[in-house]
Amino acid sequence: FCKSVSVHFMLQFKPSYCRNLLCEMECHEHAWPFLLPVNTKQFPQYKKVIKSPMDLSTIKRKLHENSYKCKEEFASDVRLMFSNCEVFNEDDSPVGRAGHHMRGYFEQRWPQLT
Ligand SMILES: Cc1ncccc1N[C@@H]1CCC[C@@H]1S(C)(=O)=O
Repeated sequence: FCKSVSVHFMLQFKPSYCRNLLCEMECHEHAWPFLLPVNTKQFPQYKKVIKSPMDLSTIKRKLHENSYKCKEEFASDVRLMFSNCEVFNEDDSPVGRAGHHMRGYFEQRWPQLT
């Protein structure tokens, strides 16, 4: 029993790690396109093209509301945000390039347990 308890503790969701990483992403030089939900007045096509919008402020709110039951759910929202960016923005555009920078930063700091 005690083995499973310690394993359980190890694999438990660490909101503090996610909060810390989220904070570092928010102050990253290339985070500017992702700080708020995409402005659908400014980008009317966005709602039509992107079925599941996601941004850092939404991830922050969900984290604080305990919406994430495990760290993988947190990671999948971060990756959703970057995938939306790739769908809507050219790789060779300011927002597209920022997305590639930020994705690299996240994946480099996300624990590769698997
Ligand atoms: C992330 C994204 N993806 C597609 C279109 C636009 C954007 N961001 C814009 C560019 C800078 C901030 C605005 S925002 C987030 O205020 O709309």
